[in-house]
Formats: sequence, C-alpha cells, structure tokens
Amino acid sequence: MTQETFDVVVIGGGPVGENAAARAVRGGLSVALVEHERYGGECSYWACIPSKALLRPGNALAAARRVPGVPVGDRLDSGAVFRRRDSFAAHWDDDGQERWVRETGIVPVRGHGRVTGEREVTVGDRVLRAEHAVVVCTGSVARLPELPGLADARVWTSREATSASTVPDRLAVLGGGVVGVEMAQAWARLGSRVELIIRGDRPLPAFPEFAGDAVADGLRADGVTVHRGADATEVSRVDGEVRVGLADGRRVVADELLVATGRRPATDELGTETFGLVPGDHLEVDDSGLVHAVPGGWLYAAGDVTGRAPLTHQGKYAARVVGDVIAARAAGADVPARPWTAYAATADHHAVPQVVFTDPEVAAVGVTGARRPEHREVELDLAVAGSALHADGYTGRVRIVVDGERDVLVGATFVGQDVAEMVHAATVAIVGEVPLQRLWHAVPVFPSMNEVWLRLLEELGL
Ligand SMILES: Cc1cc2nc3c(=O)[nH]c(=O)nc-3n(C[C@H](O)[C@H](O)[C@H](O)COP(=O)(O)OP(=O)(O)OC[C@H]3O[C@@H](n4cnc5c(N)ncnc54)[C@H](O)[C@@H]3O)c2cc1C
Ligand SMILES: NC(=O)c1ccc[n+]([C@@H]2O[C@H](COP(=O)([O-])OP(=O)(O)OC[C@H]3O[C@@H](n4cnc5c(N)ncnc54)[C@H](O)[C@@H]3O)[C@@H](O)[C@H]2O)c1
Repeated sequence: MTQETFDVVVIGGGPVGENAAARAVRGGLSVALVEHERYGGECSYWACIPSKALLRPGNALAAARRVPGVPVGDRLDSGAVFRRRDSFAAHWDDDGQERWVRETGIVPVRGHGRVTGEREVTVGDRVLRAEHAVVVCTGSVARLPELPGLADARVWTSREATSASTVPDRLAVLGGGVVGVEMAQAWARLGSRVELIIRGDRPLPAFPEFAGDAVADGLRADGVTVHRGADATEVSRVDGEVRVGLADGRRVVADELLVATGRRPATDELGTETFGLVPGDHLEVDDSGLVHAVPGGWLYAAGDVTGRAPLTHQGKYAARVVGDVIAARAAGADVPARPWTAYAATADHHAVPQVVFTDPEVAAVGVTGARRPEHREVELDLAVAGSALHADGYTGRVRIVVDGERDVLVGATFVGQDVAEMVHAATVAIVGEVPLQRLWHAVPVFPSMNEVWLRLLEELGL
C-alpha cells in the first residue's frame, strides 16, 4: 500500500467530478480525481452527447422539409450519422479528457475508489488521504425493473441505444421518460420500426400533459407505435427476437428492447456503509453539497448521485458550488450556505432548466403548473410571426406560471420545434425574480419565436 496526501479527493470523473475538481484547484487546492472507467463520464460517451448527436440529423431533416424551397433527400444517411456521433463521443477514447484533467492541474488516479475511512479513499493499493474533503460524484446507472426473463434477454440500456451502429429493423422501448422518447425518435428516424411501451396515457409524465401529447404526436408522425396504459409483465428472447408480454395480453416483438425505466445512484460499491449510509441510496446533501449524515464535515457529493437534479448542467453547477465551498472552508472562511451566494446551489429549488431534444422539443424551467394558491397559469399556442416563418404549419404551445403575490415568473414550459434556445430567458427571469412590469420592457425581437413572451404578458393584463 502506498500513501498519498491531497487537499481534496474526488471520486468519479464524470462532468460533475471534473468540475468539482477544477474549481477546487482554482481555489488553490491539490486535488486527485479518481475514475474507474472513462474521464468524461456517462454524459460524454453514453448519454447527453451521443444521444443529441443521434437526434440532431433527424431534427435538421424534419426542419428542412417544413420550409418549401430547401432541397432535401428523403432519408438520413445512417452511416454518416453514426460517424458524426462517434466523433462527438471521441470514439469512446478518454485520452483527451485525461489530458484536460492534467492540464487543469488535477491529478488523475485510475481505478475504483472506495471510502475506507474518515478523509480516506482507497484505489487498489493506493491510499489517498484528503486533508480537507472527499467529494463523491459517482453518478448513476440504468435501473432495470424486476421483470421475469429480463436478465437473460440481452436488452439495451441507454448505453447500447446511444452507441449502437446498426439500425435494428424493429426496436421496442420500455419507458416513456426522457431517454425513452428521445431514443424512440432517434432510432425511428434512422429507420427502425419502433414500438414505445408506456404505463400512463402519454409519455413524459413529469411535464405538462400538452407536452407529452405533442411529443406522442411527433413520435406517431415518425411511425412509432405508442402502447399506452401498458404494463410489461415478462420479457424473453427467443430465436433472436425479444418478446415483451403486457398485462392485458398484448405482446410486442422486436429485434432489440431498450429498457429506459430510470436510473439509480452509483453508491453500492462505495464503502460508505462504514458510515451508516445505505448502499444504493442517494447521498443526501445540503445546498453546499455537504453530506450531513456523515459527521465531521469532510464528505461532500454532487451530481446524479445526490438525486437532486439529474442533469449535466445542474450537476456541474452543484460541482462549482462544492469546489468553491471546500476551497473557502480550507482557507478558514465560515461559509454558510446562504441562498443565492456562490456557496449554495439555490437554483436547484427554483429554476432547473431541462430540454427534451425530440421533435417537437420540450423546454421547461421552474414549476410546470400552478402548485400554490398564489400561482397563476397562462397558456397559449406558440403562434407568432416568428414561428410561422420558422416552419410551415408550425405548432407549439407555451405555459408560464407566475406568482401573483410577488408578481414574478416561477415556471415556463415551451413545446415546439427549436424551442430549446427559448428557455434560458425564462431561467434568467426566474432566478433574477424580475418583476413582470419590468419584464414588459424586455422587448422580444420581431420576427422571432420569443415574441410569444409579449402575448403571454398581455394575457396577464400588461
Ligand atoms: C441517454 C441519456 C441522455 C442524457 N441526456 C442529457 C442531456 O441531454 N442533458 C443533460 O443535462 N443531461 C442528460 N442526461 C443526464 C446526464 O447524463 C447526467 O445527469 C450526468 O451524466 C451526471 O453527471 P455525473 O458526473 O454526476 O455522473 P456520470 O456522468 O455518471 O459520471 C460518474 C463517473 O463516476 C465514475 N465512477 C462511479 N463510481 C466510481 C468509483 N467508485 N470509483 C471511480 N469512479 C467511479 C463513473 O465511471 C463515471 O465516469 C442524460 C442521461 C442519459 C442516460
Ligand atoms: N435531454 C435531457 O435532459 C435528458 C435526456 C435523457 C435523460 N436525461 C436524464 O436522465 C435521467 C434518466 O432518464 P430516464 O428516461 O431513464 O428516466 P425517467 O425517470 O425520466 O423516466 C423513466 C420512465 O420509465 C417509467 N417506468 C419506470 N418503470 C417502468 C416499468 N416497469 N414499465 C414501464 N415504464 C416504467 C417511469 O414511469 C418514467 O416515466 C432522467 O433524470 C433525465 O432527466 C435527461
């Protein structure tokens, strides 16, 4: 066993761990970053980046078809799509990421990290002592339901769905969350016959109903069959085919089955049970990223492993907070997690933006509907000069939620082609608590889709 000492040891070199480490280095600390697979994490190789690279060509083709005069072919070139995706996933080679880690002044440590004592992480035969803090950024892994036959059916998880280079003739997708709808559409547009199996009436149950309905319509327009109210009861693979039995007797048969039923935190091989934490549970943190269940104020966590807002941008935000907090506390400063300071991930409670990159897109931030008596919803079709020019037959819808007592925006949901870029304005308005009377003076450009803001404020009586 060798012993090494750092100010901070970060376990997990995904986007969140990388940012926590970089921020602590910026604060003058020495940092080791432990990674057992690839620097860059899930996001770079099997999640955000490759999934968006698979979706973008289909969205571009559909957009071009909606504007007469643009010469377009009738189908995607799947080989070219895969090559571009492979390049965005750096051909699943993390040399470039490791180079960035070194150049940032972080010490990369390859191997599986386990917390083996207070301020101590063991990686193989190396014991890493952390003078100030250990930060857990181990992310999450796919959660598979306990269905008879599933374990032996060689199913796809999001990893295969984002990295495969052969288009299956028939693809079944179980689960209508974000992964389910994005991958159903990406593969349908690449040429698969896709059947989406969802439990409820519509996909995307975490979003307003009009969003789930619009995305379901978009999927159907691409030839996807949506099995609603469908409860999968068993799975089997026979003669190369995968079969999914549903509770009502229906059966879905495909060449591949993507199981997209959510994720669980990567805490089961972490050693934190020594401190009374339950392997497999999220690491609960306060707004500064501190894990209070472990005494001594040395264990922090950020990103998917905390269960707060399982999105890359929000995890990186939490990572910046954790890095700054640790650096400040190491310098002897007293930094309570006061809201809206650099030492608190306050936005997690008010303004988490998310985009579902389907066609139509869904872009949302803050509350998705009225939750309190003082909340007021306004909902309109996204039908302005900008949207009409953007695409023939443009259909979209927007809902905003305002707090009528404070007269500020608290939530917005946009649905329609290319609405992703519209959500940041809403995020700024919510975080800045911009009074609606002042928002009135933020004049949207004509002719752009943002003109819908004017219509929404007019609905509110401005
Ligand atoms: C298909 C898909 C698409 C997505 N698309 C988007 C999107 O478009 N936008 C978005 O914001 N979010 C998206 N997400 C979510 C996003 O991928 C996660 O929120 C993000 O990856 C979380 O980052 P993280 O660093 O917390 O975890 P991860 O990216 O999971 O990284 C954790 C790292 O820790 C390492 N690790 C784990 N345990 C140990 C250990 N004990 N020792 C050493 N290393 C360890 C892992 O190997 C990994 O590299 C998507 C998710 C999926 C599944
Ligand atoms: N564009 C993006 O920002 C993006 C894209 C993909 C994933 N992500 C993130 O990654 C995480 C994981 O995504 P996900 O789609 O796997 O999870 P999710 O939690 O969003 O959706 C899982 C869905 O599966 C359903 N489900 C669960 N068990 C089921 C079962 N036995 N049968 C049928 N349906 C079942 C759930 O009701 C839910 O609708 C999410 O938190 C998401 O925010 C983000």
